[in-house]
Amino acid sequence: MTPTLDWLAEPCPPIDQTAVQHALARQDQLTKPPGSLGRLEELAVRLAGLQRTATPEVDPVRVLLFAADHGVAAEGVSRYPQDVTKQMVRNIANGGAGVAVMAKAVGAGLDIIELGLATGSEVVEGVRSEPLGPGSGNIAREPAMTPEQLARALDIGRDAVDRAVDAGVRLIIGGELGIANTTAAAALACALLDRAASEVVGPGTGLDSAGVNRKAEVVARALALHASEPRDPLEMLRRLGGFEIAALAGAYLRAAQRGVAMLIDGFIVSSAALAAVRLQPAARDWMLFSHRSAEPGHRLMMEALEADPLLDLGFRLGEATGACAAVPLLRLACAVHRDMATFDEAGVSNAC
Ligand SMILES: Cc1cc2ncn([C@H]3O[C@H](COP(=O)(O)O)[C@@H](O)[C@H]3O)c2cc1C
Ligand SMILES: O=C(O)c1cccnc1
Repeated sequence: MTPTLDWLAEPCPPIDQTAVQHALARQDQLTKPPGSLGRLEELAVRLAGLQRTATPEVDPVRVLLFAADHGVAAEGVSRYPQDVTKQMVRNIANGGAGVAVMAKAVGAGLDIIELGLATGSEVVEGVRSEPLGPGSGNIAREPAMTPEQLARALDIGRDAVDRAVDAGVRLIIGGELGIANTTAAAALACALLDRAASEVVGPGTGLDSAGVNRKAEVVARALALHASEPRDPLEMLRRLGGFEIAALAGAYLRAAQRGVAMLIDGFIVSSAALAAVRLQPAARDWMLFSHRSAEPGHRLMMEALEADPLLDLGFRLGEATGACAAVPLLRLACAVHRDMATFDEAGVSNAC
């Protein structure tokens, strides 16, 4: 039976403006010239509003990493072979992948959810396997997903967030893995933003300029094949996305519905965040953005989401590594907000 999509319409709670006003007032009483801790101050105020509290906290943090293969890999759009997806799932579970090392280093939990691999799923300790097929369809020739697969993928994302929030998680991070998923993400972003393939497609794992041109042609073919009227974000996600991208869209929407802050990583997950915001604009309030991806099309997605990511470190790995790198900044923001002395408490003279 196809799961119902009714839950997608459940409302997202608003930010607590009273908590925002109190947090702003406290920031101005702390022993520093107002605004001198810049975006750390903004982060604390934002988290206070999201968490409806005077003392926001980000811990526990959990990374939800969704992995899946993509049929469009057959078009030669990645520098790496498709087998890498499965090999990297093992590497993440074994603690050797970038996200595994970084999540551990910053004290974030890591849930690995596999939604379908080209050579079949396998039992790997520490990996939750929920295969929807051997990967999504080749978007240059067919839709990425059937309606049933889309609904299941959205539900898998929702359920991962529900498990995390029920366990007390205060900050949700989405991560992805899937060879060729920068092609799917670019195609989805083009459709959602009404942009041409050449404006959004980039090198991904490291294509040369001839490779980027070929990839843009593949995306242009996919866009021509799947042009949909009316412009429905769910249908764009089904036709042009992928299992892990749809799960991420479901996860982001659910985090907003549950009133939990999320930290958005790089290029691929941003296409899912954009889809979630197109489904429910109020979901945007619950999103923080970790870093600017070196993948050129990321900039257009950030502009559309009115996002100004915290870091710009030349990252282009995905997996949630950029978001892990930003976690200590969020912790610092909360520590400063909670623990700095006020002018009164410290006996320091405020401005004349
Ligand atoms: C070893 C390795 C580890 C990765 N970890 C994330 N990605 C990233 O690169 C892939 C997308 O790029 P493209 O569309 O060019 O294939 C995804 O797996 C993404 O998570 C990786 C890629 C590789 C090769
Ligand atoms: O920014 C990302 O998420 C990204 C960019 C290139 C390849 N994989 C991931």
